[in-house]
Amino acid sequence: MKLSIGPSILNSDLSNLAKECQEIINSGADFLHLDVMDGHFVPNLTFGHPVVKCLRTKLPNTGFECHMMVAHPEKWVQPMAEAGVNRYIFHLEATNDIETLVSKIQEAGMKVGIGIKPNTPVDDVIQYVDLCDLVLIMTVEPGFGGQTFMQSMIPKIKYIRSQFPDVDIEVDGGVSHVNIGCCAEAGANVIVAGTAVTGTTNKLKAIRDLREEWEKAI
Ligand SMILES: O=C(CO)[C@@H](O)[C@H](O)COP(=O)(O)O
Ligand SMILES: [Fe+2]
Repeated sequence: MKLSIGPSILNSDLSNLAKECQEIINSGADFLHLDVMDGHFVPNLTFGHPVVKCLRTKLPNTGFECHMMVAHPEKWVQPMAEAGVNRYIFHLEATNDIETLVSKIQEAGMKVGIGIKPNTPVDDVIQYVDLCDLVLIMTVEPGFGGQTFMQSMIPKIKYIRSQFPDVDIEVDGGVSHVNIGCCAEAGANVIVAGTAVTGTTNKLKAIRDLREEWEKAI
């Protein structure tokens, strides 16, 4: 499967967000991973659709995916679609009506991603994978960038890939050139890297290193 790299902008210079995003794209990223947090589903607060809408005016052709770490993901589907989001990733743990939410996201014209936190068993999401375009495996406890990659999440990736050869599997949290190889071996093909990209002055090299390590491993 083709590798797609979408840096998280969570730990970038939020006072210069459009410039930071443009630099990330110019450095070879495939899309942007926008971490939306509401202070309820996770103990942190970031930004919402108004910021996404402004970013869209500055980056009209860039892929935007929103990682919705929010307690009511159904509430923000339409505003995010109108703001220009391409892929809407909600958390399994944040809704009790997956099918309705998936339909709402699709009717709004966005691709669908479903995410699970580290403590959520992979068996809880398996029944919904067929409904979605992407499965997000969190390799840190959601809420903050710069945390340590949880190697113990690798079996989840392997299991989903063994059941679904064609679905996009995304890994998010603590990914760097050091551990992207084991994500690749396990079957992940969509990589979120936050601090590994935004925490360096040489973003071009950081993204190139990620690609090289992924290629070596597959
Ligand atoms: O969703 C999250 C955190 O909750 C992630 O998208 C992180 O923001 C990725 O940043 P790094 O862990 O790669 O620094
Ligand atoms: Fe994220």
